[in-house]
Amino acid sequence: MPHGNGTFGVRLAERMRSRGKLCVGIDPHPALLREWGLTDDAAGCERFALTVLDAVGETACILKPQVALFERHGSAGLAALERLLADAADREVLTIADAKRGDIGSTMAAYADAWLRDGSALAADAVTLNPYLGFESLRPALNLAAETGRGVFVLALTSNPEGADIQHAQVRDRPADGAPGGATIGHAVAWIIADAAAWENRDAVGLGSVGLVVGATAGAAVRTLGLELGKLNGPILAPGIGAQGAGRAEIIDTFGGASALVLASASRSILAAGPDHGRLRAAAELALAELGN
Ligand SMILES: O=c1ccn([C@@H]2O[C@H](COP(=O)(O)O)[C@@H](O)[C@H]2O)c(=O)[nH]1
Repeated sequence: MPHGNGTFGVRLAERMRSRGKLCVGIDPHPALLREWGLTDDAAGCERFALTVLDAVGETACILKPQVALFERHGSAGLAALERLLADAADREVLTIADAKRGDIGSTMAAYADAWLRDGSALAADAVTLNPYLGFESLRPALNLAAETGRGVFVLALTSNPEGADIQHAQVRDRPADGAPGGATIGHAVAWIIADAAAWENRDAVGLGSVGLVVGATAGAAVRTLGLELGKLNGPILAPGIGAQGAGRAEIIDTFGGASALVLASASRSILAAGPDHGRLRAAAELALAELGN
């Protein structure tokens, strides 16, 4: 089991209340490793990740290691990520593995096993998922997360400008009774993803464990596409803070009344303050204060 009692949503909501709503990304980019005086290899990534954990593990609401930046070092990189996840769990620091997994159902079950199964070396408190093989293709991960008290964050409106090509497209939709798989014309792809995630949280007691990823840079698209984020009853992971240009004004503009559900996520803008622990912590505290979170 992940540490702590109850569902991921309930544990996360408690952290959001007690610590504020900042997610700090652990992205060991080659340039940052160099600036920190570390080698661009698995050992460098591990030192980098454990430094972030030491420095801001008790300040941030949750940490989000970027899996790709560990994976580029092969099995040794993934072993470094495993040690970070284990250390974080020992210290009761919540983690989201930013792996953006998505595949046909039978393969999805294997990804779910890796990131969400009790006893898996890569298990995190939550994982990011890519629904663009169809929301229902994520079912094995949705089921296993529910079984093991973990969470998922499903990509809806990503923070990169290219995402609009697919996510803003208008397609067929589910019927009015809410059951998936219908054929009524007229909503954007991102709306359908957001609606399906809200459906997953329909019976949640407290905050649901099926979250969405909506970039803090999404701005007016949330309104134009009619996303009803206030109805999600789950957390919204909002990357795009700092290095991608978003701040408090963009969070308010993008999320409006749903801002209470938003976990603002920043990586490079905080990591640039390292490797000094005090400066990293101060950067996280400043981000929290600037976001009014
Ligand atoms: O829509 C998305 C989804 C995920 N990300 C990830 O968040 C961080 C952002 O890093 P910064 O340094 O704060 O820009 C990175 O790991 C992305 O892969 C995102 O940016 N947008």
